[in-house]
Amino acid sequence: AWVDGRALKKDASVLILGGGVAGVIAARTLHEQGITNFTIVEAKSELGGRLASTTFGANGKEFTAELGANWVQGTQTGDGPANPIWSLAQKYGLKTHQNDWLGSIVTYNATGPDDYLDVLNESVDAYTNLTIAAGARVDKGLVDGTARTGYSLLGAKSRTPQVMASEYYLFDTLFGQTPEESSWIASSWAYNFTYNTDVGGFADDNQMSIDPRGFKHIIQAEAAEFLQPHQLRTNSTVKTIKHSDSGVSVVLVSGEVLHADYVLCTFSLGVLQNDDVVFEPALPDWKEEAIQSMTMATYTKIFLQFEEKFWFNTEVGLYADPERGRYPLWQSLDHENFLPGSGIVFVTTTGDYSLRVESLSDEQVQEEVLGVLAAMFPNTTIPAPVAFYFPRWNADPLFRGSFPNWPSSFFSEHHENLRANVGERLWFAGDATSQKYFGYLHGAYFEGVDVATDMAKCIKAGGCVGMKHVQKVTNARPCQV
Ligand SMILES: Cc1cc2nc3c(=O)[nH]c(=O)nc-3n(C[C@H](O)[C@H](O)[C@H](O)COP(=O)(O)OP(=O)(O)OC[C@H]3O[C@@H](n4cnc5c(N)ncnc54)[C@H](O)[C@@H]3O)c2cc1C
Repeated sequence: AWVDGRALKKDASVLILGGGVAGVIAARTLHEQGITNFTIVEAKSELGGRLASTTFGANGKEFTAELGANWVQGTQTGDGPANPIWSLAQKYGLKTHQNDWLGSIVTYNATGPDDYLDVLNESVDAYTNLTIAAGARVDKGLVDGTARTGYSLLGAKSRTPQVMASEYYLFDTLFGQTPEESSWIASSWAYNFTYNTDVGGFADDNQMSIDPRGFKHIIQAEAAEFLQPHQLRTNSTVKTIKHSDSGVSVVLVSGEVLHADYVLCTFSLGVLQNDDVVFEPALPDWKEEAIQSMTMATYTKIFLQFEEKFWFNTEVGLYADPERGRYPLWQSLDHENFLPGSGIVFVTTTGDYSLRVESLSDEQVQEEVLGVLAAMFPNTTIPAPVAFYFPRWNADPLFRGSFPNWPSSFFSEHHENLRANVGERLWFAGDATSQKYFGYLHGAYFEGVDVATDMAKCIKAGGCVGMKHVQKVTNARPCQV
């Protein structure tokens, strides 16, 4: 309903682009606010986004594998603040088990078993010191740097394969990139606000979804509680988002055009950075600079299924290759706590190494990872796997990576600009727009709530300025050259 080109209060129409955690929780928030004239537009055939489970395994030996998010990271301590993903997991009886990342682990190098748990423990201390020193820098108003700068200043300089594997395990597997590529301060707060109860974090605990319905069940079940069939369009890929002061039109790849008063775009940072979706008019410079200044990292889980388990009985095996980041992290699903008897183990790569892996054929990757297993287990003849699969998150035009990471050249004002609406009509939410929990499921959840709450206020007021942004992100003091 339009009067003089402006939406009438309350019955404004909203297109929520993307049906991941942020999109579904934003829809629920609008619904709770009494705004029901919305549609979720999703390219895939189901809700969940990067909560992406699949059936994996040889005929008759199939299991549910989590290609994307796998853990509730930071759950709840006593009756302290709960990770909302953990609350959903409990609400829907999601089958999970604690994953003892540091307590149930054995270590290897390129010649076989090699006990360097003492080195790993030193890495744990180095990481803790890194986060404490970051907090002190914030208190003193000191500039950010890379996490590598932090490590070096704190004396963690050794580069043996064992040290590199340990550091990788503590750092890169959380942020999807190296310490060189990551902000010292932001990586510390993202960790602490999730895990450290002293600063409001949830719990130092990781619960792995082992639910046969898939981790995505929690968001699909939550949607089923409020979403009407006419409020969801699946199999609908967005090509163009046209926005103006008076409304929005969204053009699908099919050519169909959807009109609305407001749009909430929850596409990943990777999608926004690429040209898969076109904005008309182009996004303003302040927005584009913010989008291009954060990084979309890639995190790749490579799944192998064997006739029989021949590897470690712990939950984790850490492998120290002379090349940092080369197939370092091995996690067993064939474990009494997870999927016993499954014959499944998965190996993780991140960052540039993941991009390299994505560029290879499946056969080449399989050959490489079998070579690493042969190095880890020199006395075992490694059999051919009965099933092999890995997702190519970076190449996927619906994601263009796995989760956002915060580089040291990304400033707080960039982040405000990334989050801010463009004009009255075009809004953004997702795991990248979360300052405290970027890259986490709970970051996407909180953004779904917070941004949709702001939108609802705006809609009810019949229009608004919305969130603040700055036209130019500048240095506190000009560079003097
Ligand atoms: C490999 C991997 C491991 C991870 N591990 C964890 C973990 O253990 N714990 C954790 O907390 N987080 C983890 N994450 C991060 C977590 O999955 C994300 O933070 C969260 O799912 C992001 O939700 P979102 O709604 O912001 O975005 P998305 O889930 O990306 O939702 C956006 C939706 O938009 C759709 N879309 C994109 N382009 C278009 C288009 N053109 N037209 C229509 N629809 C489109 C997509 O299909 C998608 O459904 C992981 C992610 C990955 C990939």
